[in-house]
Amino acid sequence: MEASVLKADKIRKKYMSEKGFSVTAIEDFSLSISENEFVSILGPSGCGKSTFLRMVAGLENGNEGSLTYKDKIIKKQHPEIGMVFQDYSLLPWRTVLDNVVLGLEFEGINKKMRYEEGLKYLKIVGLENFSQAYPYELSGGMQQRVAMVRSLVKKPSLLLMDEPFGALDAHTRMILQKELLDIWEKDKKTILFVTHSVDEAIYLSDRVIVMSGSPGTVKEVIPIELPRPRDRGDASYGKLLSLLIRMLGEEYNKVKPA
Ligand SMILES: Nc1ncnc2c1ncn2[C@@H]1O[C@H](COP(=O)(O)OP(=O)(O)OP(=O)(O)O)[C@@H](O)[C@H]1O
Repeated sequence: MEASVLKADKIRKKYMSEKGFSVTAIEDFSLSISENEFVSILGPSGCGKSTFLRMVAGLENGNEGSLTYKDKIIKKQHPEIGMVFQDYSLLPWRTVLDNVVLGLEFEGINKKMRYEEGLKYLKIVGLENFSQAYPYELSGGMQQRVAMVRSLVKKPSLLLMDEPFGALDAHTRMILQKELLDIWEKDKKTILFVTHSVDEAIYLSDRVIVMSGSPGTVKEVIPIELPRPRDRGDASYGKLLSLLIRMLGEEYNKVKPA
C-alpha cells in the first residue's frame, strides 16, 4: 500500500448566505487517499462534493477538522495540486497552445520550453494539429482535452477533477475516460474525481466514495477490485453497477422524496 498523501479528518464547512442563513455543506467528513490512487466521489446534488474539492485545491477554508496534503495543512493553492473543471474555462482570445501553457507562463518558464511541453501533451491527446486554433473552433470534447492538458502540463502530483466529462456525449466521454487512464498509468499521479455517473466511477477508480447529503458526509467507501482495462460487459462490473446505483438512489430519495 502506497503512503497516504491527502488526509481529511472530521472536516466541517459552513457557508453564510448573503441573507445571513448558514448552510453546513459538509460535516464529519474523513477520508485518506494514497499516492497514485484513483478515487472518485459520488453523491446527490448539493452534498458538498465540489466544496470538498475546492478545499483541497486551497480555494476554500474549512471551519473544523484538519485537511492535509503530504502532512501539511492546506491553507492556499499548492503547486503540486491541479484542478480541471466541467466548464473547460479556456481563454477565448488565446490559441489552444497558449491556453495549455498558461500555467507554465505564470511560473516564468521560457517560451521555447513551455511550447515544447505544451505540444508534447497536445500530441498525447491527438490535438497537435490544433495548437494554433482558437477554443471556439473546437468541439466540446476537444475543449475538455485542452483543459485536461492545461492542468497536466504543470505535472501535478494530485489532480482534482470536478465532473470534467459531464457536458460530453456518451461516446466522447468514454474516449476521454480511456485517455485519462492512459495518462494516469503512464505519469503515475493521484486523482480525485467527482462525477454523477456510477459507470464512470467504476470504470476509472480504485475506490469510490459514496456521500450522503445535507450535510455531506462519507456514507460508504467501495473498493473496485476489477482488473484493468475494465470490461463493462463483465458480470462483476454489472453487480457493482447495481449496488452503487441502489446506494446512490437511497441518498437521492432522502433529498427529494418520490
Ligand atoms: N459559495 C457558497 N455560498 C453559500 N452556499 C454555498 C456556496 N457554495 C456551495 N454552497 C452550498 O453548499 C452545499 C454544497 O454545495 P456543492 O456545490 O459543494 O455540492 P455538490 O455536491 O458539488 O453539488 P452538485 O453535484 O450539484 O454539483 C449546497 O447546499 C450549496 O448550496
